[in-house]
Amino acid sequence: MKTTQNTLQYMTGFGNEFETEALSGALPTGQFSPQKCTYKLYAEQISSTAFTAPRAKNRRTWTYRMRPSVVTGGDFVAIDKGLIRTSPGTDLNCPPNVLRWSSLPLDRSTGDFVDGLTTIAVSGDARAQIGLGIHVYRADRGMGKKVFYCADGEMLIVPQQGAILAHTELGRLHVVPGEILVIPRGLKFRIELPDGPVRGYVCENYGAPLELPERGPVGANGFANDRDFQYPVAWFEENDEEHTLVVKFCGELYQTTLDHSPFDVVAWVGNSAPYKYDLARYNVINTVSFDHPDPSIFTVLTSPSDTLGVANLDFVVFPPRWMVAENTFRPPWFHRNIMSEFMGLIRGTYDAKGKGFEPGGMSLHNCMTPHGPEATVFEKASNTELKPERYENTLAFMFESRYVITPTRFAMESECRQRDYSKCWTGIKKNFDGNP
Ligand SMILES: O=C(O)Cc1cc(O)ccc1O
Ligand SMILES: [Fe+2]
Repeated sequence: MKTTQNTLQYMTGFGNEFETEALSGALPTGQFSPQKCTYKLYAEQISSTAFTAPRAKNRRTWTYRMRPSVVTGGDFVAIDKGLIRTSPGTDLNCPPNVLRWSSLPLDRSTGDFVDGLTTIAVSGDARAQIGLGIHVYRADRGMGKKVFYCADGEMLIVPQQGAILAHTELGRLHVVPGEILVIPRGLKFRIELPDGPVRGYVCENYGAPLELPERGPVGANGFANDRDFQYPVAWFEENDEEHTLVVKFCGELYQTTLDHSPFDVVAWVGNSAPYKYDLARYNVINTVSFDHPDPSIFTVLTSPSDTLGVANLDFVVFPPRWMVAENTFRPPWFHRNIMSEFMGLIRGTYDAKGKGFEPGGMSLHNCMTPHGPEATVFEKASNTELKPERYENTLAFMFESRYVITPTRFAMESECRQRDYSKCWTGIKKNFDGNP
């Protein structure tokens, strides 16, 4: 049977302590590690935060599985990492220029999800668990008997084209453009393609796991609501054919064999698990009076750094919404920011830019690099009649980080880089003539 959006079950609530079993009685009652587990399973804990992390931040999951993960065909061997890059270790300086890319083409054989991973930019230091890697994924086939985990970070997957079906140790999730998928660091998964070739973005978060931002005076509801996050139910396959396990660790890819499928978790309990979220559920809170607020009002998820309020990664989304601000320049303003801003577009157009920022495309405005509305947008928005207006057909997002985001050599040399990007501002002339 084809697995579609409607055939899978989910549990809801961000970061809940979930309990799920695919065979009844597989979860121990009242303890995690009994002398003997039911169904002769093995207990294995996956810790996504330090054992001693504060309770509110602590994330771990207990799995009950046919074999513990340590059972493999032997040591890992290094394999070709293709276009995957990791911070530090980029051989490029980071220019203070505005940078933009057209979408990477889907018109060639891209392989599976791992084969097609192409790193566009990196920041921080994966070994220190600081910063992030930004990749585009392109795939034209499923992973079959290949399984992947990333020890360098949590993976935030933002589909732009085509549905993906993620089989993970903790269950299956079907994710379409407009939704996001987050896979905890180290969790094994494979991506299948139920409807053909796919493309999208990945933010590999080397830092603290993504969490919901505080709401402050907004109160108990709004922005991304906890109840809209969906987690898989336990699911397993009993398959003793050979599988390949590929691991990303310290920027390299390694591989070993397994004489079985690692998707053999019959039951699990815990709060660290893959989840998906439909960005259409984001409850936009914005001005009903005047001025354009800071884009932090659009933060879906945040990975905090050790400095309060200064994120390792903010995932920010610009969804369809009403614009009603009076006497206001409504698009994003001209600005310079200590935080570095990497943007992508899932569909439609973005209010600060015309055609050049296209679905599947990307832009990078680094620390203190000036940017803002292009000339034609400035002209139009400065002169338009300010009626309530609905922004339709738009879904842009931003990965924003306190750490400078360095483009890879591939990204800088790619034919997709729009070398004339800065020209979109050259039409902005001095209007000042001394008269008020
Ligand atoms: O640069 C951008 O387009 C992102 C952005 C959006 C916005 O509404 C305000 C500031 C900002 O950096
Ligand atoms: Fe910006």
